[in-house]
Amino acid sequence: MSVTQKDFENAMNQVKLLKKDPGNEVKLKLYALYKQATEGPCNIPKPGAFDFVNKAKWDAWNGLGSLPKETARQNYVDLVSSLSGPSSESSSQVKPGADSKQEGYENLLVTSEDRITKILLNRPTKKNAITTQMYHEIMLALKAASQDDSVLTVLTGSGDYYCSGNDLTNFTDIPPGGVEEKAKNSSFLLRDFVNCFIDFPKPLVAVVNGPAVGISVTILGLFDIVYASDRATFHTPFSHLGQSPEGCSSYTFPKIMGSSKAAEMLIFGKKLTAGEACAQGLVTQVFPDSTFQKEVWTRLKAYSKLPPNAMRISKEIIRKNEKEKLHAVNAEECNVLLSRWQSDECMNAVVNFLSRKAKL
Ligand SMILES: CCCCCCCCCCC/C=C/C(=O)SCCNC(=O)CCNC(=O)[C@H](O)C(C)(C)COP(=O)(O)OP(=O)(O)OC[C@H]1O[C@@H](n2cnc3c(N)ncnc32)[C@H](O)[C@@H]1OP(=O)(O)O
Repeated sequence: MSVTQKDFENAMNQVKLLKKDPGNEVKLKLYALYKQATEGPCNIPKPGAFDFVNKAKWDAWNGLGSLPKETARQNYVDLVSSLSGPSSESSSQVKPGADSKQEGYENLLVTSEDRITKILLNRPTKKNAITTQMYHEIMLALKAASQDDSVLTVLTGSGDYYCSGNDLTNFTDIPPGGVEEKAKNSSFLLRDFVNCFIDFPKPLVAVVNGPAVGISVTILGLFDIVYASDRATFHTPFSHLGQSPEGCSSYTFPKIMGSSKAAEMLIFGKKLTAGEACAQGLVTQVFPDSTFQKEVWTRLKAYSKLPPNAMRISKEIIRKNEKEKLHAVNAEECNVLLSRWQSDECMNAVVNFLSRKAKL
C-alpha cells in the first residue's frame, strides 16, 4: 500500500524524536530520500571537494538517480519505522488504561489516571517555553490522547509558570536555506500544531497553574474548559515582539470577549489577571492558588465519570459549525506570521530578549 503525505509527515516528526543518534550514514540516507521525495532527482550543482558536508549530502541525493518521488517517500517512511524503537512508538501509541505513564517525551510528562490523560509541560527552568521539539511532542501526545481510553484530556504546566509561550531560541536555529526556509517550516509547524487543537475530539481542559504567555494563551480559545489559579496571568505581547496573533485568537478572542477587549490584549499586549480573564469569558473559573490543584482535580475526576460518548458527541455538536472557519483563520494567521517573522521588528525584539542577560 502506498504511503500518504500524512504518513510521510508523521515519519518526519518521528525522526526529530529519535532517542538515539542513528549515525551519519543513516542521516545521509534520510536526507537523500527526503530531498528525492520532495524535490525529485538532485537539481543542485556539485559542491567543491573541500565542502565535505555538502558534498556528502550531494553524493547521497545524486546517488538516488531518477528514483520516483513516491518510492523515495515509501523508502523514507520504511527507514524511519525501522529506526523507531519501542520508546518512540510509545509516544504515538498511548497505552490505554489507568495509572499509566507514557515514556518517550523529552519535555512532557504524559500520564493517564482516572480516565483523564494529563499532558504536563515539563520544562520549569525555562518557564515551560515551547521548543520546536515540544510542538511535535504536544501534537503526538494529543494524537495519542485522542485514541486512548481516557475521556478527558488536560494540559497543564510544571513549576511556577503555565507556559511562557514560544521558546524564543526557536529563532536562532537557522537552516542552510536561511530565515525564509525557517519561517516557512515554522509556519507549517504552527498550522499543524493549532489544527490538532481545533480537531481534538474529546473534552479538552487547560489547568492554568501560573502565568501564561503568547501561544499558550491564544489556544485557550480552542479549549472546552479553562481553570486558572489566582496566580495566573494572561499575556499576548505580539506587537512588542513584532508579531501578530495566532492560535485562531484573531477570531476566537473577539468572539469570546468583544472586539475592543480583544484588541487591548492582542494589539496592545494588555496583561490580564485571572479574575479579569474570567470576567472576559476566556477563563471558566478561578481558584485560590492554595487549593487550586485539589479543587480542580476533584472536579475533573467527577466529570470524568460522565458517559464518554455523550461528552464527545456534545463537544462535536458544539464545535462542528466552527471548524471550517477555524481552519481558515489558522491558515491565514500562519501566513501573516510567515512575513512577520522575517521583519526587522520581530528580529530586533528577539535579539533584545536573547541578549538581555548579557546587558545586565
Ligand atoms: C524565523 C522564524 C522562526 C519562527 C519560530 C516560531 C515557531 C512558532 C511560533 C508560534 C507563535 C508563538 C508566539 C508566542 O508565543 S509569543 C510569546 C513568546 N514569549 C515571550 O515573549 C516570553 C519571553 N520570556 C519572558 O518575557 C520572561 O522570561 C518571563 C516573563 C516569561 C519570565 O521572566 P522571569 O524574570 O520570571 O524569568 P526569566 O526571564 O529569568 O526566565 C527563566 C529562564 O527561562 C527562559 N525563558 C523564559 N521564557 C522563555 C521563552 N519564551 N523563550 C526562551 N527562553 C525563555 C529565560 O531565558 C531564562 O533562561 P536562563 O535562566 O537560561 O537565562
